[in-house]
Amino acid sequence: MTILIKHANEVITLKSNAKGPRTREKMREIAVIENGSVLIEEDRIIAVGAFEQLAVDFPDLVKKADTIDASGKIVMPGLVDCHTHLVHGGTREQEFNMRLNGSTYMEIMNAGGGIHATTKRTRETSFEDLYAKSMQHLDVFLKHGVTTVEAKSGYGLDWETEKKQLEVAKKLQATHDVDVVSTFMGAHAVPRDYKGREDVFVDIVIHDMLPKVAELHLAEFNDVFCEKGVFTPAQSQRILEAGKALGLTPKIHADEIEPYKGAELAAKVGAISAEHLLVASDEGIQRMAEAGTIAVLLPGTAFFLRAPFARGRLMIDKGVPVAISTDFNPGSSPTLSLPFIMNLACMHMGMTLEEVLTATTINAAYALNRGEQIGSLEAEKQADVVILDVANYKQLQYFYGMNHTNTVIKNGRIVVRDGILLN
Ligand SMILES: N=CN[C@@H](CCC(=O)O)C(=O)O
Ligand SMILES: [Zn+2]
Repeated sequence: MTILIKHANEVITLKSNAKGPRTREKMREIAVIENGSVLIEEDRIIAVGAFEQLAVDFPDLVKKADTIDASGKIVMPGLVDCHTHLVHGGTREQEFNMRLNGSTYMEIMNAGGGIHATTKRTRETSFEDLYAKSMQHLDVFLKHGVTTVEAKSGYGLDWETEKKQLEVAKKLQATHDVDVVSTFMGAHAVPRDYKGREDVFVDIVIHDMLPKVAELHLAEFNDVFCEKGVFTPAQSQRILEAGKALGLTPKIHADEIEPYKGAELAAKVGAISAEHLLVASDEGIQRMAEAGTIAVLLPGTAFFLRAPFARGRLMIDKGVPVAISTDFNPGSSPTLSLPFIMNLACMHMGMTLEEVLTATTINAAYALNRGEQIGSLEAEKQADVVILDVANYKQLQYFYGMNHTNTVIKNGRIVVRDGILLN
């Protein structure tokens, strides 16, 4: 199939000569083409530019293309949601109510709720039901312009259920239009029956689960919740190094609730990203900048937990590449709206409109090791493209709390038209 998107008010290309994730002022260079067009053939972008130029350079393709008139609209790369807990059983609205009445996230978790509650529900839920539920979630992501999603396990905390979650993610990747990238997170919490024997559980993750994840090719990344009362920096380091030796790239939930030198650890182990970072130290931010560790910031979690927001502005100014994600999960961020999260990043983390676009496209793609394939509109890249019903990119955050997605093209195929999901 050949598609020509014609005469968009703005095409936000995110094209750059810079290699790797964008930092500092490069995060504000989003390379806008006014009155721009995009030519797509099969699953690839052929060219981006003025229609007149494309007609000269690719006359045959332009002639045979199905044309989409994007005048009055903007075009940008499909959004990349690089941190989610997509596959899980149940919901936790009763805990939300408890928090509104004064309980804290960690109190609820230590009393057997939180991650433990979802672990129980995920263990009880069948593969088929987890798959069906996650398919629906991916549909909603797609309708919001998200074309790639990371999915973490970590609501099993036993091999049987971790494997079930990872296999659901694998089937989602094979069957849903959204690309699903898998992360193993067996060290998401210490199971209740290992209380006081935390190192025994760490050994199970290292010696039992991780080798099976690698052998069965069930994940690309290995993540750990490094937090006071969950896994210590030393335990986290052991788990991440063990994964690395098996070919799994480290990620880390770091400095979310209490400062715990998680950012420093991320830099030390060469993690591709450190995620959350609400209370990351100055030293940790400096180390991340030096190591090139991507900060995956999750403002929805700060919003929903009524916690302080991560210091996104400072991180960018210090040279840390920043990505933004929903953290979709049933406890601390039950939203599938990445556009809303982008707005929070502007309003509460001091990020600019341009930085937020970079953080949810090219930098998020790099946080999933896919920066060379997706995240910008450039010749040869995968044709993941979104058309939005706004006159310019500044309106995306100005008209906040709304879904402006009009059309989504995934791998060169139109999958959402006029906001409606096509089958
Ligand atoms: N903080 C740890 N993990 C998830 C929350 C999991 C849950 O509460 O179910 C997060 O990234 O926010
Ligand atoms: Zn998370």
